[in-house]
Amino acid sequence: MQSPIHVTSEIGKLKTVMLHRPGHEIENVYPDILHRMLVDDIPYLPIAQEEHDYFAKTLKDQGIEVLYFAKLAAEALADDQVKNEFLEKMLAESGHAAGAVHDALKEYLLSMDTQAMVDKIIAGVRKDEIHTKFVSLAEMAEDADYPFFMDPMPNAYFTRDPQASIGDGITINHMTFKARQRESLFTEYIIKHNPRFANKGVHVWRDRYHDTRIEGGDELVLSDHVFAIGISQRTSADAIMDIARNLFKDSNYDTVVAIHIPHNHAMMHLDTVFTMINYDQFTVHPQILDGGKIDTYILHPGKDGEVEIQHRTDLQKVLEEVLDKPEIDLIPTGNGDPIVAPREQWNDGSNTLTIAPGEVVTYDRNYVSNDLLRKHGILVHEVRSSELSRGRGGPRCMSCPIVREDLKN
Ligand SMILES: NC(=[NH2+])NCCC[C@H](N)C(=O)O
Repeated sequence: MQSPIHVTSEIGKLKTVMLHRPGHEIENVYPDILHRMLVDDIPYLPIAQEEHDYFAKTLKDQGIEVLYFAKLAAEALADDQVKNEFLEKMLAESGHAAGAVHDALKEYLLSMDTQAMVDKIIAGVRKDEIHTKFVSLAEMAEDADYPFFMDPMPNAYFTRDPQASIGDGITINHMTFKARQRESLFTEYIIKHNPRFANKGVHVWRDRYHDTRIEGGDELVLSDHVFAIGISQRTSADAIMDIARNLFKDSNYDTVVAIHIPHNHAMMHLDTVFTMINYDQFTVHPQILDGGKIDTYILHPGKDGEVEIQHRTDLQKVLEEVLDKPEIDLIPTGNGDPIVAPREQWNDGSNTLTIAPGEVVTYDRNYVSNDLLRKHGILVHEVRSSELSRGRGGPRCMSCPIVREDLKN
């Protein structure tokens, strides 16, 4: 049986992708919680939605099937028992395992139809939306000024991160910060209960019930046997060892390239500084390379289920070796200029979504990087980015490939 998930490269023709159209969660962000919500500013929702619709249309116009995360989630919860079980978990992970607030939230959420319930959970539930007679001491004494019973999920439109498709399977991620951890509970239910995915042989390479952290922005499928991953603010070395062991044991993957990037907010994931755009072409933010060097580790299966590790520093050579290419073209964000490069990287100039070999979707604002890509022979589809970019993610972050065509060679 053909798995409903099939991604054996970063660049094979994109057939099906999962997006999330930003909703009211964006309007539940206010200055006091910006930092904790992992955003630097508040997008203006109507324009963010217009921009997102334009992004979706750009993909559809290329014949790509667009699935929506919240719709898949609602479909997964069609059965009352499944919905109840999901809600209990979601409430517990939102800090309400039992008690009066739990009961009131549950009653409130169950009073809605399933799609409205899913949208509401993503948007967040304010305290003034529900009525409880009994509140806890913590609620009265410690949290009285806090407006939410359930926090909004303003990063839900970055569908790249809660999960990642690899081969015929998926990782369902234990994400780093509380602000995003509940997002992957939706993924778990989509894979287990949405008819498109349920009982269709989707291999879960790693589920979300782990202590070590991993996010999809760090996970890059370079080929049908080479997987690259960032050692970053969001993905730890221990999680990488775990996923490497699982892939080596059960899949076609025999090489994991782990790249150590700076641990900061501007470069939170590998895909904010490095993406694959063609068989032998990549974009890279020049600031992560120190004279072309960066700490890189090549992992291979060793004896008795162990993992062999080699330390390297020349990224270009590593890529030539693992992809078996005579030459790799590393295209610098912002043409390597000391001001333009960090400026365009900040607004995701390195975060390209490749929709076919040599064909990408990028933000229009990064015009220096876009012109350079064209000079290197890449076909660039630009999308609008004034509001979407305020969430600190670009076209690759906003998309989760579900099916790509296999590469011919
Ligand atoms: N794949 C990515 N680079 N995603 C970007 C996510 C941005 C989001 N504000 C976060 O901090 O989580």
